[in-house]
Amino acid sequence: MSHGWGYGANNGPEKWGEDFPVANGPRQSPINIVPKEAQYDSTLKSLKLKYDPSNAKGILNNGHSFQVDYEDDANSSILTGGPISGTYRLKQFHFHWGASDGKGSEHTVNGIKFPCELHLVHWNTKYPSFGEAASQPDGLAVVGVFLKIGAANPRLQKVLDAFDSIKTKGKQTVFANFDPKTLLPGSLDFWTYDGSLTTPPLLESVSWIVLKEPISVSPVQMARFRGLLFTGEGEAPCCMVDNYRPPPASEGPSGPRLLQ
Ligand SMILES: O=C(O)Cc1ccc(OCc2ccccc2)cc1
Ligand SMILES: [Zn+2]
Repeated sequence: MSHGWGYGANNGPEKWGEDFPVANGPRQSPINIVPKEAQYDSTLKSLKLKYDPSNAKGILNNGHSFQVDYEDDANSSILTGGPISGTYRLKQFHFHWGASDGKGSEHTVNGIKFPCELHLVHWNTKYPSFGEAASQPDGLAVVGVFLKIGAANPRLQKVLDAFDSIKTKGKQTVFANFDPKTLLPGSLDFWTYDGSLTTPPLLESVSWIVLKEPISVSPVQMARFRGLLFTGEGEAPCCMVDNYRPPPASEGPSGPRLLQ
């Protein structure tokens, strides 16, 4: 895959293994979550998220998704508890979504796809930086939140309103004073398993924490996600849609343990 990875027929998830052999590794994400197969683990703690809205820096179209980046030089926006030990710092959050409301999430539940999935990416402060942590088996913790079609979600408005400024690949703009906690559902109940990045380099360094309760998004709001472009200014426009890696066709006999 000489050209960069993406989500198209020639550079999409089926081709990633050519440049990133770990794509066929033992703890790849996403997975299909089968709630009745999840084992309850009473040793798991409740999730604790403490975010400082002033850590928000900017919003960027990176050509694969858009991400909101956070200041991570102090323990001011952190994740603790749940399945992890120690303190993980928020680095960024981003989304994955489909070309239509029937697909878009990366994790599925009983084979069901949601139209969109939010990922809040945190790194383990026992390592000196995100880049260092990203190559360690306990380096990252990503909180996944499903978005389900329903009423318009006012908490998404500030993100949506920034889209006109980041329509094309490489564009970014200031994004200040945003508390990602406002994007979380009422319940922090979760499923958790050890997995990987869902985009290249597909590193097997992620403790996944997928919240059971979705948040809402309206069809009109989803249409605005689909107005972003994979392509840069001046290139033939290609809508940013279907930027999700599907779970493997079928779970092996020893599917990952899902807890709680
Ligand atoms: O999709 C997800 O949430 C997993 C994921 C999390 C972080 C992420 O950061 C990009 C990146 C990570 C490590 C090295 C280079 C680039 C890439 C993917
Ligand atoms: Zn993601």
